[in-house]
Amino acid sequence: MEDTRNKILLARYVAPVFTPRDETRNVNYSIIPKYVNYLISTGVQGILVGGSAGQGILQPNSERLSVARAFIAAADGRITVIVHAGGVNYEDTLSLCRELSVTEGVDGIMLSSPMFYPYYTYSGMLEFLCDAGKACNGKPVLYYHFPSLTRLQYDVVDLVKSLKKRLRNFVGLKYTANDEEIYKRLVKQKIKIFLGFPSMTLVGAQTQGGQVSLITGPTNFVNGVMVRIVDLVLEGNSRKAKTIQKDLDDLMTMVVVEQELMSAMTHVMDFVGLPMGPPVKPLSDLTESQKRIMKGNLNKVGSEGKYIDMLDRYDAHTETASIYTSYLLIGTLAYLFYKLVNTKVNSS
Ligand SMILES: CC(=O)N[C@@H]([C@@H](O)[C@H](O)[C@H](O)CO)[C@@H](O)CC(=O)C(=O)O
Repeated sequence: MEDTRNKILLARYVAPVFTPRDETRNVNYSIIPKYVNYLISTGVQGILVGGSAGQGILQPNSERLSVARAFIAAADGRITVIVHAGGVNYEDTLSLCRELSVTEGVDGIMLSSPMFYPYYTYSGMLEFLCDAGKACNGKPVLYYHFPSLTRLQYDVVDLVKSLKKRLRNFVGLKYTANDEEIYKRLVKQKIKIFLGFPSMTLVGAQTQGGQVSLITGPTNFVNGVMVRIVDLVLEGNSRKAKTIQKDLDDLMTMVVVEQELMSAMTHVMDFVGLPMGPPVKPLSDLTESQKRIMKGNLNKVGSEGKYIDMLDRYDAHTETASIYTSYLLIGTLAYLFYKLVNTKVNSS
């Protein structure tokens, strides 16, 4: 547990990965290795599989597991892997937690409050989270706080205090909200905090300095920009950091252009060079006219140039080059082995 706990504590830029799909909405497993390599090339230090960007709650457990396994294989120990196990059904959630707890390569498990019925009591929710947390069998657990989706009204600082007391493997939370006061109270709890909204990057860097950690949808396509905002704050250039934060906020407003966030964000990945396909049903894909609006918006100009140029890009050449490098290495080793065997045969 200590090992994986440290991996979670150290990961600061974590991408909540999309679940890539083909045109028929089946999972597109073949793109996952390239996707993970691309994320690593942008400075991402971890991934969250099956979060809201990954649409885990809308997937059956079997698919959640197979997608998690594919990302774990692609990550190959190079980055931290957190898997979201939160769901609406108690038994399904616990069974997913149990499976993930014995899956090699899972560094942490994220749990959310069940949605749809916002009527259960605070203690009912706490019970649910503690049971699920225990089913993780000692694997580090993070809580996913996202009040605008769950519609649950409770004091998250109180919840954290209770989880700290009752769950030995609780390490922190993903704070997907923008109340700065609550965030600062959470910081005092000395737990791992991942900020979930990109608009909190600047405040996060100003509050936690080099400890600020993010899991935001756009980490998938503008991680470079977020790293830059944090670095500017660390260098003492908060003024410039503020300008770049505004560009990031404007980019997000334009990208989301009156449409469903999920389909809009996955469509941005087309401009990165890694198409993620349509979202899972019942989420709908963008219409052609929405796609045109997004393209037009991305070509507008921010403080340093076109918004489209803020996006991280997938470099297919690097990928091809590394495949060639591997072939070259295998070829060289095979040749050396052949020479060695030949020399031995000739000298005997
Ligand atoms: C619904 C959603 O995707 N929310 C994003 C936000 O970062 C979101 O992309 C952003 O606030 C949009 O501006 C993250 O909280 C997602 C996330 O971390 C996850 O997939 O679990």
